[in-house]
Amino acid sequence: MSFRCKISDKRVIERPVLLAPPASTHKYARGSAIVFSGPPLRTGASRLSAQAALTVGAGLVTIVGEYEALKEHAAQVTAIMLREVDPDLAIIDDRVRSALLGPGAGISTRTKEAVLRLLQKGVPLVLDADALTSFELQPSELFGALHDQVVLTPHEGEFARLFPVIDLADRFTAARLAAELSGAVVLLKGAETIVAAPDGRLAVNTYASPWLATAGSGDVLAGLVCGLLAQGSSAFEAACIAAWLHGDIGIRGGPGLTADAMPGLIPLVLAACLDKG
Ligand SMILES: NC(=O)C1=CN([C@@H]2O[C@H](COP(=O)(O)OP(=O)(O)OC[C@H]3O[C@@H](n4cnc5c(N)ncnc54)[C@H](OP(=O)(O)O)[C@@H]3O)[C@@H](O)[C@H]2O)[C@@H](O)CC1
Ligand SMILES: Nc1ncnc2c1ncn2[C@@H]1O[C@H](COP(=O)(O)OP(=O)(O)O)[C@@H](O)[C@H]1O
Repeated sequence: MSFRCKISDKRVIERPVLLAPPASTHKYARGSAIVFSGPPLRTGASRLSAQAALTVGAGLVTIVGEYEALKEHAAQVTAIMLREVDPDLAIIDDRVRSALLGPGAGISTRTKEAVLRLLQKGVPLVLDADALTSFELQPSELFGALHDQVVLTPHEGEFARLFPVIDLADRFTAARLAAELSGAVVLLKGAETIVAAPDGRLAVNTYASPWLATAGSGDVLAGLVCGLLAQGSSAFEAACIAAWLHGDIGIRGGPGLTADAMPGLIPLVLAACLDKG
């Protein structure tokens, strides 16, 4: 595992420690991640996620989608690989260590079916944005298929759609109940980000900045979680570490920060976490 997660006695997430890869590493050893694209003209969100996943240290990141969407990505990315999606998801082979679905995916039956197919693969998975909202009418269908290496990353709007029975007045309790109910790790976004695991673990990230409130910021966060899962972090630790790293991006970025600029700040954030010992 590349990162050591640190959480204080008061459940506050602290600066993680980044361990440099061993000299003998190779890109597959660092972890391969898959990010699902949105349809044509909705590809930006998944691209932000993929850039974050690669920069946070996954050895390879592949954007998977329909041909017309990949043409848009091809005009924008170089290090990130592109593959056409196949109905059986054979793309998720033994070497793939994590996947992300939801940013820009569209709220639809098609997205729901893609989520359920992906969950059957058992790969560590981040479900964000439209992958959550697509289950608004039948959340139990999602909960019945989740496993404990899944991270759900709702903002409060998405949370209320997926967990209408849970009161958001106390966000700690809300996140804890949502993790229990769903059986997945829940990362509840906001000025304070709460991370809850189905086994009762709970942590909060307070190290952040309101400059993070900008379109696509959550897509970057989801990509960070996916990139950390690819490197072997558990779902709970990946969510906690990503929340802290994202907060540091916001603090370093400050005024004028946009989601496009966020992946470019990740190397600075990582350098400050690097174990020099
Ligand atoms: N560059 C790109 O390509 C980008 C693409 N993106 C993609 O766009 C898609 C839609 O995602 P989305 O998050 O914009 O809208 P969605 O969740 O459908 O509804 C929003 C409604 O929810 C409510 N709401 C309540 N609390 C809230 C909160 N804390 N934060 C935010 N909203 C909150 C609020 O309702 P209100 O409270 O105002 O009644 C609001 O009107 C998705 O696929 C995403 O990946 C974006 O990531 C941007 C960059
Ligand atoms: N006031 C704030 N202070 C700190 N972080 C914030 C604040 N508002 C939003 N954020 C962070 O910005 C991100 C916004 O994500 P999200 O709402 O999903 O946006 P998008 O869908 O545009 O990517 C989340 O990680 C959230 O925690």
